[in-house]
Amino acid sequence: MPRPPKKFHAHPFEYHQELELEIESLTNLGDGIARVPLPDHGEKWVVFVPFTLPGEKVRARIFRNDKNHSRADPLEVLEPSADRAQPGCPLFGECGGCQYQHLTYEAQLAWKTRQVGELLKHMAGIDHPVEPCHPSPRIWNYRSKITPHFAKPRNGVIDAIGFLPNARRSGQIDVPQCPIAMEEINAALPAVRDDARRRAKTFKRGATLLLRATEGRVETNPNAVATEHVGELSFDFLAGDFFQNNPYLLPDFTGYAAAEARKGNTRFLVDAYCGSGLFALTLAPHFEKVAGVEVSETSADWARRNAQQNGITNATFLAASAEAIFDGIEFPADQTAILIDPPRKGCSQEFIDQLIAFRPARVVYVSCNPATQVRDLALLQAGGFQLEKVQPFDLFPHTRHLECVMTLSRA
Ligand SMILES: C[S@@+](CC[C@H](N)C(=O)[O-])C[C@H]1O[C@@H](n2cnc3c(N)ncnc32)[C@H](O)[C@@H]1O
Repeated sequence: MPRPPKKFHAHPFEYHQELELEIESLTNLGDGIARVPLPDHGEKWVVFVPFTLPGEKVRARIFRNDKNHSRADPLEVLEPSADRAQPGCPLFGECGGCQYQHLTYEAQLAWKTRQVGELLKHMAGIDHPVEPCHPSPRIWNYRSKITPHFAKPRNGVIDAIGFLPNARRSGQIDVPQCPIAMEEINAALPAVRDDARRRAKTFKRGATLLLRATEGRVETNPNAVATEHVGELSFDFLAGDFFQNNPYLLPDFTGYAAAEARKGNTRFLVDAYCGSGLFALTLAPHFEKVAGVEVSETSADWARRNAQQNGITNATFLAASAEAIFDGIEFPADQTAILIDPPRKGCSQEFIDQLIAFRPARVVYVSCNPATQVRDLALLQAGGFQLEKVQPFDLFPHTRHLECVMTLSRA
């Protein structure tokens, strides 16, 4: 056995001890979970093994014991799952970007659906059906933006340019091509990487590069204007600013939000955390009036311009923190739907309190972080809303990331 690292805690397994494990389930991070009986331990001991699948028998090698679980590297799949797939990227397993390329796409969708249901149950005690995760029309070459980075050049030389490695390894993974990014991004990537290497001496520290696909070409300047088309509408925004980065799914995604927001014959829409106006403007034709609110002044400004360039006249935008929208809102609450699409940290307590006090007919809560979404959902339920429908969308195939739309109505 090799010498363990200095801080290795040798209980219950030795360093590099090999085990045959049966994988029962997956964690939210996509690691396989096995449970091992120990002689003097009441409950079974949990061992996490990345890149393994439920139902598989694997040989794995321990590299860490924590307080109530251990971690192991997979060595060999002895009995593969029927859901196992051939990864589409040679860097899969090393690169931290994707977690599920070894899982068939159908199984990825089923797992994401189940995961939302489990989060609802375990975090908020809510037993609610979850609609099957809506697939992405494209599962490769779908990402419209990537941001590879590199560490501080050493002696004027840049080492790896790419993404963070998976949790086990340290440093940076060199990513010459990324098969989940659009074709035009992969076509531009070699030249962008070469250019950074040529300018290595000008970087005093590490840096992040931007490749944003826009209308068939790639923009690398974060302050340049990028354009995206969603159905009939076109959206301009700064290349470095937020825009949903799987454009292939956006017509279905916004169409679903529109149908959910319109139920109960609502006539007015508030789009909170509206960015450059994606939901406000795609939903505007379904409503008499729409009001958006967005903390970034430049994004709110783009939302106004996007309304104008698409000939939409029933939408106004406020540049302020989301809760400010409730200050002078003139829409009758019982005919208003509020769509929320906050950043990963979810809504502020202030926003939730004011939303509850406003008593809108419906809430359509869109989120890329189901953990904070479920936390906020519990607050909304306590505030008199009831959960109607839970619909995940697979904006991020092959990755562990989850996008979910939860619809609530006044109880
Ligand atoms: C997940 S993005 C959604 C943007 C938009 N709905 C879309 O789909 O393009 C979240 C947005 O919330 C904005 N934001 C963050 N904190 C905010 C706050 N306190 N009030 C209003 N907007 C905020 C961010 O600038 C960002 O544009």
